[in-house]
Amino acid sequence: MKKITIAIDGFSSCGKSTMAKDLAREIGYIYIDSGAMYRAVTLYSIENGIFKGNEIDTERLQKEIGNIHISFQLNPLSGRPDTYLNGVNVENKIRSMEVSSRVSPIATLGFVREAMVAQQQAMGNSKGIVMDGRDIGTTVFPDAELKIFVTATPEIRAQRRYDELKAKGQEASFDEILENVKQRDYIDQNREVSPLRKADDALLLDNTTMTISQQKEWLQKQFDKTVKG
Ligand SMILES: Nc1ncnc2c1ncn2[C@@H]1O[C@H](COP(=O)(O)OP(=O)(O)O)[C@@H](O)[C@H]1O
Ligand SMILES: Nc1ccn([C@@H]2O[C@H](COP(=O)(O)OP(=O)(O)O)[C@@H](O)[C@H]2O)c(=O)n1
Repeated sequence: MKKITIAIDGFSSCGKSTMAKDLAREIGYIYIDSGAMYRAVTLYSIENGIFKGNEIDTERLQKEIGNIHISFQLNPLSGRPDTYLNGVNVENKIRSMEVSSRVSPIATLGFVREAMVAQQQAMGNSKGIVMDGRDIGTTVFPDAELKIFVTATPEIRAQRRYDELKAKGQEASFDEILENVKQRDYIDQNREVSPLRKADDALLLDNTTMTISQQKEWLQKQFDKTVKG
């Protein structure tokens, strides 16, 4: 069967990667978490003194962006890809609140987006890919055969992220997470370059009251419809 490109965009923490990963595994496609790439650039910036307080030394980051190599490798234990920054597994570090609170300003920078989009497009060259993020259906793969835009209430999204961090044994405050989710949504929707918005031809999914398995089933149906007509 001819392989297609699947773009899953939407608001922070609503379950995009969960459904994208599950579908990719089911149908034997490659899964790419584009948010992990912006998170890895953010971690690099934190670890290399590119943040001066809340200010970003954009001149230095621009000089160094070519030295930031991001890749993914399947973790045999979780069955899901882990993110590597310059050869080091940073999967846990990039999910911290520190990175979450600094990633959206990094993702507003045009030269960062240009570098990430070029890598994402190269990864999707031969189709058979499920990619999730904010601008996949609008900018990275505007010709994707299946586009989904996911949303849920901010409170539900914060609760999902809170539960996740707690389960991993990480310190978390629900109020802080809710604030972060709302702040990122605002920055992501209002930035100049590739702001978060639903592509005109994307299907809208509000999964506020859906379980993980219900949304998985819904997505599989959309895929079947797209490939089989
Ligand atoms: N429908 C759902 N109901 C409850 N929890 C969910 C649902 N979908 C995803 N989750 C959980 O919510 C958290 C955030 O999901 P994730 O896929 O990382 O979101 P996103 O990629 O949109 O940021 C994860 O811990 C995931 O297991
Ligand atoms: N394609 C993308 C993906 C993420 N991002 C940025 O990266 C941040 C982290 O993305 P993510 O997908 O890991 O976020 P969560 O929804 O998983 O919390 C987002 O809040 C955006 O600021 C982006 O600008 N474009």
